[in-house]
Amino acid sequence: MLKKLSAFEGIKGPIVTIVMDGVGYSPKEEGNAVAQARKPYLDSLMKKYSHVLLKAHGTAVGMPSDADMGNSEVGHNAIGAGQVYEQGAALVAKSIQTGEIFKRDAWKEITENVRAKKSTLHFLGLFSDGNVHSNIEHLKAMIAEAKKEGIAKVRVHVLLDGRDVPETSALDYVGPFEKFLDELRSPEFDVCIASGGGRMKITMDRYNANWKMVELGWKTHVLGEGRYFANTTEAINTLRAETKAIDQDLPPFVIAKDGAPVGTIQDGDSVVYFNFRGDRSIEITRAFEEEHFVEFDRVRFPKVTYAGMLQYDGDLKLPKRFLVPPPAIENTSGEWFSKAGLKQFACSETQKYGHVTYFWNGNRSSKFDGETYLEIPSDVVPFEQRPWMKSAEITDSMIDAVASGKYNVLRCNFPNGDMVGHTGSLRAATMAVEAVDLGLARLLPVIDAMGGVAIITADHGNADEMYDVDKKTGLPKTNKDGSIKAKTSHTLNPVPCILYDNVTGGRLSLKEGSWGLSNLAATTANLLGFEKHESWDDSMLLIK
Ligand SMILES: O=C(O)[C@H](O)COP(=O)(O)O
Ligand SMILES: [Mn+2]
Ligand SMILES: [Mn+2]
Repeated sequence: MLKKLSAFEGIKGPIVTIVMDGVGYSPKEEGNAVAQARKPYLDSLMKKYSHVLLKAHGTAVGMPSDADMGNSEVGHNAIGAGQVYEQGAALVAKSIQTGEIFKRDAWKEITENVRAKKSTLHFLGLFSDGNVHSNIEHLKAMIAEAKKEGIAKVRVHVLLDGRDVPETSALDYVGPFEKFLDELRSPEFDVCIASGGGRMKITMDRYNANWKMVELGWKTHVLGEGRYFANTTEAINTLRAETKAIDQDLPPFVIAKDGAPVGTIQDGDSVVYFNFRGDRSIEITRAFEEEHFVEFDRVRFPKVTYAGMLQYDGDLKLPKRFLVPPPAIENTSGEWFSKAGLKQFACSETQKYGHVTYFWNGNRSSKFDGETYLEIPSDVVPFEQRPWMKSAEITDSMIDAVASGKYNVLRCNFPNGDMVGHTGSLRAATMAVEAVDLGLARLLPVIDAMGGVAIITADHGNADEMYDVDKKTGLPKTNKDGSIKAKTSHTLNPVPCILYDNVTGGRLSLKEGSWGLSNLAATTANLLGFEKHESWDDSMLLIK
C-alpha cells in the first residue's frame, strides 16, 4: 500500500493531469507553432504558477540514446509508470547485437517453417530509422541472418514513413536498401521489395480509428491487389508526381514482374511484422492471427506462421509469437492508485485514447479497479483541415467528470499539438495549440471550483519545431520551389510542467531540478497525500 505523507494531508479535490500531446518548449520562435500561437491562457499560467521543464526524449524515457526523440508510447509509459524502462527500440537493438533474438524459439519457428515448406519469409513494417515504431537496421539484420540460415526466398513490404523522419525522405532509405539487397541476392537467395505505401494510408491504423487503412494494406501486401510498378523507386516517383503527397500519405503500390505481383502472402509462408511499438501493430496483427475476423473481408486468409517484433498487448496476448520480449512495466501509478481505493478517470479522442489508457498503464489493455475510461470518436480527416480536432468535446467530458465529484485522479490528452504537428502545416499547428488553450481556459476554473489541482504538461515536443532546419547553418531547408521544408516529426525539446494550484494558498510549488516525465507519478501521489511507490522516481513537489 502507498503510505500516507506525514507532512501533507493531500488535496481534497481532484488531481488532474493534462497532457498537451506534442507541445514542447523551445526558445526559438521561427517555425515554432507553440510560440507563435495566440494562447493567452497558457501564457498567463506560465507567468502565475510554479513550473519547470521536463526531459521527454532519449535515455530519460528509455530510448537507446539522447539523439532519439521522444514519442507517445515512451512518454506516456514514463508518466504513468513513474519509472524509466528500457523501451522496445533499445531492447530489440540489444537483442540483435547479442544475437539473442536469433536463438529464441519465435525466430526458429519462423525460419524452420519456410525451410520445411520451401515457402517465403515476408517482412512487413515501417521503413525508416525513426526508432519510434521500427528501425530499418533491425530489418537488415534479420534479412542478413535469413540468408545465413539458408532461407531461399524473402519478400519485404515497406510502409513509407515521412512522419518520424523528414517528410520526403523515402528514397533516401530505398536507394541504400536496394543496394543492400543487390549485394545479398544470389541464385540461392531471392530477395526483393514486394509492396508498400504511405503509413497513414495503409496498414498502420491505431485504436480502431480507421480499419479501411488496414483493409487496403491487406489487399496490397497479402492479395497483391493494387497498382503495379516495376520497382519501388518508380512507384514513389510516379505517385509523388501524381498526388503531390508527402511520404506518409502516398497511395499503396504493388511490385510486379511479367504482369504478376512478386510477393503475395500465401499458405505456408512466414510473416514478421517488424515494428516494435504496439499501437499501430495490433490491428494488422489481428488480421493475420484471428480465425474468425469481422473487421473487414480478408477475401483470402493465408495460414501463415506470424511473429511480431515484440508482444504488443500482454493482456490480449497479441501476437502469440514475438521475437523479443517487451519491457515488463510494473507498479504503474494506475495500479497503485487503484490499490489505494482511488477513483480514476481517463479521457481522450480515438487517436490518443490508448495513450491515456493502454500506454499509461504500461501497455495493458485491461482496467484497474476504480478506473473509468471515456473515448471520444476522432474525425477521419487530414487533421490540418480540422486542427481543433475534438478538443472541445474532450474539455466538455473532463468538465463533467471533474464536476461530478466521482473521481480523485483524472487524466486527459489533447492530441492537437502532435497530430496537427505531424501534418507539417505551421498555420494549422498554431490553431491546434490555440484550440488547446481554449480548452484549458474552460477546464481549469472547474477544477478550482471542486477544490482540485492540475498538472499541465506534455509527452514530447512536435509543434514547437515545424521547420526542417539544417543543423550546420541553423537555417530552414527549402524545397525545389523555394518553399520551406516542413518538419513532421517529434522534437528533442523538453516539455512544460505547470502546477496549477489555487487551493493551498501557495503551500505547494515545483522544486528546481533536472526532471523528466518519470517524476510526474510521484508528484501526483504527493498531491494526493501519499508517499511515492518505492520504484518511482522522485516527486518534484515542494511542500511548505
Ligand atoms: O504514430 C505516430 O503517429 C507517430 O509515429 C508518433 O507519434 P506519437 O508517438 O505521438 O503517437
Ligand atoms: Mn505524443
Ligand atoms: Mn506524434
